[in-house]
Formats: sequence, structure tokens, C-alpha cells
Amino acid sequence: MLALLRPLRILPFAEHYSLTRFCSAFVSRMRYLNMLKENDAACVSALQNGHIFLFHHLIPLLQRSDPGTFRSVALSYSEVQSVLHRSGSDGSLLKESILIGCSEQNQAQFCLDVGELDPAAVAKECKGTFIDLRKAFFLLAGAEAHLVAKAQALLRWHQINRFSGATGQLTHRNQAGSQRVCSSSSIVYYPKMSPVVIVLVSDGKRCLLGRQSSFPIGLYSALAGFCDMGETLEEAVSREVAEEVGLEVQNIIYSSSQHWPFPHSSFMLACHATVSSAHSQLNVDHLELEDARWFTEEEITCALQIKAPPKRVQPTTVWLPPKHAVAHRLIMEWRDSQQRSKGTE
Ligand SMILES: NC(=O)c1ccc[n+]([C@@H]2O[C@H](COP(=O)([O-])OP(=O)(O)OC[C@H]3O[C@@H](n4cnc5c(N)ncnc54)[C@H](O)[C@@H]3O)[C@@H](O)[C@H]2O)c1
Ligand SMILES: [Mg+2]
Repeated sequence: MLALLRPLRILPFAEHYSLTRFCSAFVSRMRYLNMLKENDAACVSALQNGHIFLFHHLIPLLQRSDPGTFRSVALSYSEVQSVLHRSGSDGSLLKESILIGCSEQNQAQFCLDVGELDPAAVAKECKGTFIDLRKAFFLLAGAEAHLVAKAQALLRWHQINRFSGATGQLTHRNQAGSQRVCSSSSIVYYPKMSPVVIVLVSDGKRCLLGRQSSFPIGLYSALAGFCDMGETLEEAVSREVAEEVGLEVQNIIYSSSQHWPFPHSSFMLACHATVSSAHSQLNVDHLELEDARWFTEEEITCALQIKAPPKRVQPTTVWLPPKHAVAHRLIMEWRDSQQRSKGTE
């Protein structure tokens, strides 16, 4: 008990590591990353031993692996140094790298935007190609796609937060890039995400999907919307469904969440909700949605067969968000629960 009452003490660097030796590999990695955000010198040293992912004006560098498949390119510090030198830069750009994670091999991961260099020269040096994130995200395997998306989001945040919105003065980043501080006041800025709710509504037998006119032809997804200031998750779900399709939902159940990079860093909070079949008549707001429809389990199973985006879309072809999207997960969860309940009937 006495030990619990002792004031908290900030551990010196060496002691930090001797303690983390007794933790799981995951806990050690998380503590290491957290320490790198606080300690600029340790972060410089981690960069020199870490992996760096390159971008050009926010477009990630990928390498083709097998035909039709791509992977992100993790370069060492010295490899990036030599790419920069051979592309006509003195290498000082490397200190602009931003911490994005830590691999399972305990190697710190960084990203760097080489927007001031010739992209063709860099791509050639790295035997890679710069591919827009809207395409790259779906070419990469899940974990890699999300790491690259996180990197782009952080790079973008730094690029548009060079000045303080309160004082108009320059802001300066810490070495990890986890914050920026106003040079004339003590205001600290942290990277931002916009919370978005996404909900798969069911009437017991069918699920509700909608599409915006800006979606690719035939693509239907779960209803989504940005949270308003001060709202709870449940309030945002109820409001969005009411606004977009004119229904009142019940039984809101949280499923999972994800960071979504399009258009800019949303924090997607995914839920299931229900309406009674007696109150399932849609009243679609066509300013928000081009269409919204109820889908049976058979229609969902059929749409899941179509690997997005189909080359030729017939007017009636419906396809669903790809695996990387949390909407896909909601749809799969709903379909599985329908199949389970059929099995127990
Ligand atoms: N990952 C997935 O599975 C998945 C599926 C569907 C939608 N989404 C994402 O959900 C997001 C929100 O969906 P939506 O477009 O239907 O939202 P929405 O229904 O709230 O409509 C968008 C409108 O909301 C307003 N808005 C309010 N706050 C905003 C903010 N912080 N940023 C931008 N606009 C804001 C703007 O006027 C904008 O035009 C989209 O960015 C979309 O990419 C992700
Ligand atoms: Mg919406």
C-alpha cells in the first residue's frame, strides 16, 4: 500500500529499458514509441537505425513485388542518404522524417516527403514508383496500407500546420513529429482526426446501404457522417440516419474503428443498429445520398462476389466496399449473424 502512495517518478532512460525487459514485446514497443515522442535525442538515434518510407508531395513510394502486387518500401537511413545525394540533395532533408511506428523487429519506422526532389530520379534510385494513395491504399496488404495512410496523414498535418492559427507565427515540431509548438506562445498543436460514425442499419431481415453520386458506379456502403461538436457516438449515429434516410434507429452496438485517410484523416467509429420492420420506410435526403436501399442477405452475398471495382458495371450491378474499409467488416458481420440465426431457426 505504501508503495502505491509514493509519488510518481520519471524513470531515467536506462532504467526505462531495464523495466521494459520484463514486459511483453507489445508493451515494450509501445513504451519505446512513447519515449521517442518525448526524447528528441533518442528519436534521432532511432531514425539512424530505423526504416524510412518515402513520399513525394504526399504520394507514397511503392515497389512491385509479384505481378500485380505491390509493397511499401522501407529504406534504411544510409539508403535514403545515398538516394538524396544522388538526386542532388545534401541529405539535411532526412531530419524532417516523422515517426510513424515500430516494427515487430523493434525497428522504429519513419516517413519523409521528398517533394523538393525529382520524383522520377528518386523512383529510379529506389526501383519503385510513386502511386497516389487513393490507388496505393487498395494495392497494399491491410497493415501496410494503414501504415502508409497514417504516414500520409501525419505528413499532411505538418505541411498545413506550419503556422499557429492563434498567433500567425511559425510553429516548430519535435523530432518525432508528434506535436508542433507555436514559436511566440506556449500553444501546443497535436495531429488531428475528424470523428465519423458509420452504421449498418438492419430491419431484422435486410440491411440498409446507400450511395453518394460521387461514389464509383454501383458502389453501395453503410451510412456515414461526421460527428458534430459535443455529440456522443449514439447521438451522431441517430442523427445521421435520421438526416440521410428519415429513420429512427434503436439498439446501437459498437463494432470496431479505423483510421480512414479519405479525404483527410477520419476516425471511423463503426456500429450496428436496428429499426423495426414496421418502421423501415425510407425517406432519402437526395441532397446527401443519390440512393439508399434495403438489401437481403442473398443480394449481399451476390454483391460480395464482385471484386471492386468491376471493369464493366451494368446499371444493376451492385458492389461493396473493399476489405480495407470498416464498412466491409460491418457488412460481413451482419451477413454472418444472418447466417447464424438461420442455422438456429
Ligand atoms: N472506411 C469506410 O468504410 C467508409 C465508408 C463510408 C464512408 N467513409 C468516409 O466517411 C466520411 C464521412 O461520410 P460522408 O461524406 O457521408 O459524411 P456526411 O454525411 O457528414 O457528409 C459530408 C458533409 O459533412 C460536412 N462536414 C462536417 N464536418 C466535416 C469534416 N470534419 N470534414 C469534412 N466534412 C465535414 C461537409 O459539408 C461534407 O460535405 C467520408 O469521408 C468517407 O470517406 C468511410
Ligand atoms: Mg453521409
